[in-house]
Amino acid sequence: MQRAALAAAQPRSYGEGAAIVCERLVRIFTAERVEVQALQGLDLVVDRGDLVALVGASGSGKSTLLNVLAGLDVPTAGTATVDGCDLLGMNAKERLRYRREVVGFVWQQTARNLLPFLTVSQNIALPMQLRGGKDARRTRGAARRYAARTGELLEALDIADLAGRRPAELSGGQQQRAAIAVAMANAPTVLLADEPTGELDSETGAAIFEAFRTVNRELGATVVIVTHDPMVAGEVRRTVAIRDGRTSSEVLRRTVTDEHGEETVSEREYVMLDRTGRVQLPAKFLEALGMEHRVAVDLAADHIEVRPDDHA
Ligand SMILES: Nc1ncnc2c1ncn2[C@@H]1O[C@H](COP(=O)(O)OP(=O)(O)OP(=O)(O)O)[C@@H](O)[C@H]1O
Repeated sequence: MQRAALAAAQPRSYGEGAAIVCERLVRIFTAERVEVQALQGLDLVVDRGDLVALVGASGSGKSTLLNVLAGLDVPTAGTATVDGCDLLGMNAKERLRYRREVVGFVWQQTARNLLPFLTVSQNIALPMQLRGGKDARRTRGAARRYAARTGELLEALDIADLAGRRPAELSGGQQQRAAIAVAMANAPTVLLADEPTGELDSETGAAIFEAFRTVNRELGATVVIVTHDPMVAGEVRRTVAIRDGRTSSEVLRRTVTDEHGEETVSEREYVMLDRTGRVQLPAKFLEALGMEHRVAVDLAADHIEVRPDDHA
């Protein structure tokens, strides 16, 4: 009993139970004997069922992070866990299973998402067949299960009428819907997308974003979307900004309904406090007040004030 009481008194460990937990993640690339630190001690927790946009300037480390989360690249140091799988400790077999069953991905280029010689429904069934292996491919029960899941995904993504077409016979938006269905075939816990609306016009982009929302809401996937698209970033509950290989700030949005049933979205900006107490203030705030180098800090009763350097 004493042990139970002690365990109950323990604080919840960092990111416990979350879908994605990255702690002090480092990825160093060496190209022509020059070292590039693409991730420099990145911390990130994404809760189960969340829909998150990752934003940041070109070269800030977004794709590097996504490749690590997709199990395609291994970080140099730190810890990264997705649905309880330790991304630094997996062997080749575990990594393959991880990529087939735990994560799904949608890339910007269609060629990376869909096989050109297969129809949409064949593309969706393929990940299930690969997962099931040779034996499952021969059984009728498995074929029926795959067909049922394919039908469910075609419906959810509103592409049932395109089931028999090949990728070249689809528009960009239809290709991305099909890509989302393929990524969701094996019901992964986490769906990752790298600039999925990058090659689409804004109206089609908005519809694709709606498809991600459907997948998040109806199929229960945790969704992480890397995007430059301010429209996408503005529509999710949580936007995480990456700067210089670290998570630097977050915007959380909440829909508030007033007494007349009128809905408004309230936004709040947060900065990440690391374990040594460092914060990175938003560049636009610093520019607005002309703050650089040294700033004055004061402790108030319930907050900390940061002001321009007032020392004469
Ligand atoms: N394989 C690699 N070898 C060497 N350097 C790399 C490699 N991959 C990425 N980098 C470097 O790591 C840094 C982060 O790159 P990354 O592609 O993650 O940025 P990004 O935020 O996704 O950029 P973008 O928005 O332009 O796609 C960059 O300086 C990049 O040049």
